[in-house]
Formats: sequence, structure tokens, C-alpha cells
Amino acid sequence: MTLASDLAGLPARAQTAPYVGDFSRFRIVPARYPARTIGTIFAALVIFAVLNSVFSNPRWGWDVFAEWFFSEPVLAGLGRTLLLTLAGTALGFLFGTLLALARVSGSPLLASLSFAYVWLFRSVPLIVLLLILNNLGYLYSTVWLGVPFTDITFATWSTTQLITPFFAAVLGLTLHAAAFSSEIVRGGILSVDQGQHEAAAALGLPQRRQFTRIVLPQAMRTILPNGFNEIISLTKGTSQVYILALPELFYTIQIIYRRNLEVIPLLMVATVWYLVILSVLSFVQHHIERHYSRGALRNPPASALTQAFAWLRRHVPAGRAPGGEQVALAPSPSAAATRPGGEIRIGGVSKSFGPLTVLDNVSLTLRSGSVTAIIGQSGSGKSTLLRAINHLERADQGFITIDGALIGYRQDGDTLYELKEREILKRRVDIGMVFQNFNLFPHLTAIENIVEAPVSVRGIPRVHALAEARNLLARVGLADKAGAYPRQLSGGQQQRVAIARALALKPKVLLFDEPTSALDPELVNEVLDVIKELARSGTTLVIVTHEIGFAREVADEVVFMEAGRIVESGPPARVLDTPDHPRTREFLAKVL
Ligand SMILES: Nc1ncnc2c1ncn2[C@@H]1O[C@H](COP(=O)(O)OP(=O)(O)OP(=O)(O)O)[C@@H](O)[C@H]1O
Repeated sequence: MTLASDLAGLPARAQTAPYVGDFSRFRIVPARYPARTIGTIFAALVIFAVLNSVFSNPRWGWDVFAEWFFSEPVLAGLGRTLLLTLAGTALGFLFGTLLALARVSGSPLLASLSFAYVWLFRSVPLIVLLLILNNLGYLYSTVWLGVPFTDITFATWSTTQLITPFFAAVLGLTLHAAAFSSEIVRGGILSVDQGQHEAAAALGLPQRRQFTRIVLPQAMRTILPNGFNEIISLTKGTSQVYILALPELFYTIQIIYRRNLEVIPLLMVATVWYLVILSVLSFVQHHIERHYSRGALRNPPASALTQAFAWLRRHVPAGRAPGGEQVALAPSPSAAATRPGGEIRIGGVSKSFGPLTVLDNVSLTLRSGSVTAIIGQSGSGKSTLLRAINHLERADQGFITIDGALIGYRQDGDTLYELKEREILKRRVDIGMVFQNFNLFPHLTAIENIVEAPVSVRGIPRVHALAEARNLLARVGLADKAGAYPRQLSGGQQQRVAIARALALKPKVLLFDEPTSALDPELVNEVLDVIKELARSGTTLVIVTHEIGFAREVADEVVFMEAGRIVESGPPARVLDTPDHPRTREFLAKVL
């Protein structure tokens, strides 16, 4: 039956009754879910039956449970269990992190050693490992410190005296936990997008800072759930050290029930204590995860504390809530000032990926303060050339200088020595880069993204860096978005924050890698307007773009690339309106 025929069957009053605002006369009947109700009743019955059996059956021995739960030997055993868990977790994760770093280090030897360690120690059962360590004295009666393969010895210990049961337990748990936690940490590191590493490197952040401030906080979101699983396994794994006759919680319980034969009540003592430990761990996990989830969600749920404050604010009529006011910072005098641009010289640069030649003997000079647009077909090598300028991509041949200084090398006579990553990072601060996919750090707010490099690379006091960051945000039209996380911003806004972040280091050269191609058409202009404004600031700009109209308007020079070569370059009016080369004409005919 159709809706029309439905309505036709109704009395006239019903058809003409107003549709909106006349619901007060209706009685609302909530939807019923009989299966859900039956399931709930069944679950309640099962829970009641279990509890009734547990508390009415005298064989559970709850009086014995109560007698031993807080007894001194049990608490001493619990203390040892906690100590072993703590030591195993802390040392295991420390060692595991080093193993994970070795595995991703790029050194084949370190990576192989790390792989071999994980392969070996994940294969050996914990209990076997503990027994081997406890019997190490049989294999090596002494442990010595000295220079291998010489007679020089600084100290000697008896192995059996050195490796006590407690030491063997800590060592065994650490070696075991390190193998598993190394894989957990490695998984976390690999889960962080490559763009994040590149953005941190392009800002010149020191390597340790890149790891602790950018990679690790993001990796923690993957590491934490698996990491806490490992800690929980380790907590229960400590029960296996009973094999060393170490009176931790489980071994203590065993000793007691062997004496009084109250097996079940004493096992319940151990069970409830393990439940308590795991509940505390789950609580801690929840809060640490919350901390590291900053910026992960567009609308994060409020914490219990925040909700409580919100409730108080709604229900207590008193004045203002504390902490809601922002401190206005006086802008520092140098705020938003730019440095004069640098001259870029590219001499005979070639680059291949395997058999594919991506840059083929490229030479180009870009005047200080000029704006250059690089155009060309997809895959012609534009981005690779741009990335070679700040040494994110190492050229196979040729050189690139900024104001006469080589970026990736140190010159000594006719020899060029490749610089270490640490030194390259220092030189990169003169070259800002804005990526196609923004590559903002998602766990930092807009203003934190901007101040990160000035504080850690240039050593600017945080208070001044914040003031400059506010000016930069105002300059790109985002003064009100300082506290927003990248996921709470539109694509165009994210790209404008990325531009402000690159400007914060006051670079001599600013590289844009297709800054608008990841944006919806209506967001393109807001980013192009910011770049146009920058083009008048004296900074040398190099822009890889597909926006031909924009290139015509803003560029001093247009470079057309094809198959890794510069086919044609010159002022936009000439290259874009009267190109010399047939390939340029063909390309422009397609895109215009
Ligand atoms: N790391 C890499 N390994 C292998 N090949 C690569 C790598 N990076 C780039 N290439 C290849 O090099 C060529 C040039 O890439 P590049 O990104 O410089 O082109 P592009 O002109 O910027 O293209 P688009 O306009 O599509 O971004 C492409 O064929 C690409 O597949």
C-alpha cells in the first residue's frame, strides 16, 4: 500500500491535523526488546547462582581467606611480586626500546643482532630461562670484569653468590620482557606516518627531540594497549619464579596451603590480590592512554574530572570557573619579521631510484628573494628536486648551495664530505618546507606545532616563541585557532598552520610541495592568498604547483620540467604565453 492510499484511508481530521507542534496529546511507548530483556534476566540469574554458590558453600573457606588475606607472609610475598613486576617492566621496556631502535636503525649489524635476540628470547619459555640463569654457576663458576683476551682483570665474583634467586628472577623477567616489548615498541614506531619523520627533519629538530617529542608520543597510542598486555602477562609471569624458591605471592601461598591444606581459600587469596593489581594497572592504563590520545579525536570525550567541573559550573551559582582565562602575551619586537631570502644554486644534480633516473643533470640558479614556480607532468621529478634542495633526498651527483653554503656536505679543497644527520639538521633551519599533506604533528595544538622548532632548534625562550607564534597565526588568519588540534581544523586551515610553522624559523628559503593539491577547490584560495602575501616578503620561495594561473600571478620565474630535466625556464609571461619548447606548449595546452 502506498503512502497516498494510506492517507486516503484516514479520517479527514487526521489528514488535516497540523504536523508540527501538536505532539503533547501523544503517549510515547518506548520500543520493547524482549530478547534483550530475557538475556538480562538470564545473566542476572547466572550471576546470582554463582554468587550464592560461592558464598553459601562452606568449602570456599571465606573465613580462612579473611584470616590470610592481610597476613604478614602474604603481604611480604605480594611486595616481592610487585617489586619483580616493576623491575621486570622498567628494565624490560628500557632494554626492549633499545632493541627496537637497533632494529629500525638502518645498521644491518644492529638490526640483525636485535632480530636474533628477539627470535631467541621469545622462543625460550620463561621457566626454562629462569632455571638456566639459576644454574649459571655450573657453566661459569666466576664472573669477571676485565679486558677480553688479556690477563687484565678488574674484579671477580663467584657466580652463585652474585646471581641470587632474586637477581636471577629480575634478570630472567627482564630478558624475557625485553624480547616482547621490543616488538611492541617497534610496532609503535612503524605506525607513525613517514610524513611525520620528514616534517620533524625538515624543521631541523635534533634526532633525540624528533624521537621523544614527535615519534614516541604518537607511537604510544599503539604501544600502550599491547604494552599493558605485556605488563599484565609479566605480573602473572612472576608466579613462575616459584621455581627458584623465591617467596613471591604465589610461592608464599603454596608454602601456606601445603602446611594447613586449605588449598582453595589460599588460592583465592592469590587470585584476589592479582585482581587488585590488574585493576590498578587497568586504571593506570586508562589514564595514560587518555594522556596520549590528545589530538587523536576530533571531539574527545571529557574526562571524569572535567565532567565533574562542568556539572559544578552548571549547578553551583558561584562566580567564574578557575583557569578559563588566557594570558595575553606581549608580542616580541621581532615577531613575524622575515630574513632576507637566500640564493639557491643547483649545479648538475642527478638522482636515480634504481634504474629510474628522476633528476638528470639539473642546473638552475634562483635569485635571492625570488619566487619560482616549478611546473610539469606528474612524475617529472619536481618534488624530488624540491626535496633535494633541503637534502631530504640525497643527490647522486652535483651540488646545491644556499648563499654559497652546501647543505649536505662540507667542502675541503676539491673534496666534499657528506655531513652527519645531526649537522644537516642544523643547516636545514634556513630552509622551511610546506608539504602537500601538511604533516602537522597531530598530538600538538596549532600553536605547539609552531613553537616546537624555534624553542628546540633556535633556543628561543618559550614565552617569546609563543608570542611570535600568535603573530604568525594572526598573519595566516588563524588567531583564534591557537589551541585547536590539527584534526579540529579544515584542510586549508591545517595548511596555513603548516606555513606558519615553517615561517617560525625565519627561513631564508621556503619550499612548497604542491601546497594546494590536497585541498578542496574552495579551500585553495585561502592558502594561495597566504603564499601571495609571502611572495612580497623577500623570502626566496620555490613552489611546485599545478595552479598555472597562480604561477603566472605570483612567480618571477617559471620552470618547466619533464623526465627529470629542465626543458624551459623564464618569466611567466614568456614561458606560459609564448613557450619555446613544443613539450611546454603541449603540457600547457592540456592544463590550461
Ligand atoms: N623514494 C622513491 N623510490 C622510488 N621511486 C621514487 C621515489 N620517490 C619518487 N620516485 C619516483 O620518481 C619519479 C618522480 O617523482 P616526483 O615525486 O619527483 O614527481 P613529481 O613531478 O613531483 O610528480 P607529482 O606531480 O605527481 O607529485 C616518479 O616516477 C616516482 O615514482
